[in-house]
Amino acid sequence: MPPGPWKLPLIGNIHQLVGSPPHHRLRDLAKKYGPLMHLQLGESSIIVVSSAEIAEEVLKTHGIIFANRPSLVSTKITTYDFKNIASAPYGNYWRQVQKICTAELLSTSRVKSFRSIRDEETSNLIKTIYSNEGGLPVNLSEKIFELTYAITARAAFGKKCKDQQKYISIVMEMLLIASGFSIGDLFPSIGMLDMISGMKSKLEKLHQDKEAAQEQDRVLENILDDHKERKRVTKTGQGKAKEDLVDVFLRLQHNDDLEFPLTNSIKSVIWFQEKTQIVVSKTRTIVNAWAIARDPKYWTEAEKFIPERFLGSPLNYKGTNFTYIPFGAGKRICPGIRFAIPNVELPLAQLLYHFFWKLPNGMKEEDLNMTEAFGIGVRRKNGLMLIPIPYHPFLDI
Ligand code: HEM
Repeated sequence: MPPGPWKLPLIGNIHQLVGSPPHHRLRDLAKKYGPLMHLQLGESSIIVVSSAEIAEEVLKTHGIIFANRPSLVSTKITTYDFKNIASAPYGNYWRQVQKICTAELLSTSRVKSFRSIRDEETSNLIKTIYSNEGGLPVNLSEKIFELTYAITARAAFGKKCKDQQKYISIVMEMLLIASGFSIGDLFPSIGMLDMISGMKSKLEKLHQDKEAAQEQDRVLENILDDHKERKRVTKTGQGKAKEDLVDVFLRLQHNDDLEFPLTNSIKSVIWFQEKTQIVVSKTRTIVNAWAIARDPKYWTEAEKFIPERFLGSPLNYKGTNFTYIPFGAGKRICPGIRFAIPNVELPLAQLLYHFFWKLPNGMKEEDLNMTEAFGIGVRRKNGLMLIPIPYHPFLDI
């Protein structure tokens, strides 16, 4: 095993992860123990990769060996038993679902076809911000989350579902809970610990419990029912509708040619989730892409926001430069890159074109609270509150 900090009986190195978010602690430990480090977190043996060179070895050179995902308690419950792309074991089922989603949602031509959705939703956002009365601060994080949801839902489900707010709040809660560092995941043989930590019961509440739990399932059922109803109406000649991702899955459900029946996977697949951990046998491997992207060994003024550093640079985010892998790399690289990029570029350009953004209450940039919330992905703990000052107040959007 690679080097790592001294381990306590039973808990191993868990105590060394307490205090700051795990990706920070893992970076600090790697500074001491090296870019290939071993940790024992309860019963889980974990290898942490913190350099671009070793990340390349793991994700590219030996990519097939490292292409599996850990069977986490948190993921098993929320993904209908590992049925979505992000959590499915590497193999034919994963390949099949990945192929359908790429063809129907994530390919270049499909992404181009969603242009009017992107334009419309972004322009709605700009209009809402223009109508912001009295120069009050806007919660930009919230607005961007809603916009991303709206574009994705319309592209994948044909329209925003009627349970939009519920869907967003369940996703937010999931992102917080399912970080992959639950006690239950670290001590898989001691089921009781899940209950003590509250993790499993919290997740089961969301997934099975009578009140909150069935919400996720109900929201997804509603989406499926809407589609079945639309199909019925179309069949009886009362309209014509273009197929979206959900329609395609429903149609393929009865396709005997498929190697894996899709009966139980539709809900899981449309419940998008991501994980950045991979697994080899019983040892989990974590590539700390966050630490690599801030390593002064690869970056000048590593912690500074200098977007110009990318101007004229051959560096890209597509998984070939291992110093910068925001979408991962190798076999399990994010298949949503082509879908995601225009959803970032268009709103960002519009928000900067239409408004000058001011911090509220005379705050200075250095006063901004940059505390991170740890979850499935890293993001701000508190929403970014900014005052929009229109550049073109009389513009007709
Ligand atoms: C800026 C936006 C996004 C970022 C930064 C991002 C980042 C990531 C990362 C880091 C991974 C894990 C890769 C790995 O394990 O090596 C991932 C996986 C994944 N992403 Fe994204 N993603 C984004 C948007 C999207 C979108 C819009 C979709 C779909 C609509 C999507 C679908 C997925 C799926 C299905 C996986 C799992 C792939 C697999 O396990 O085979 N992502 N993403």
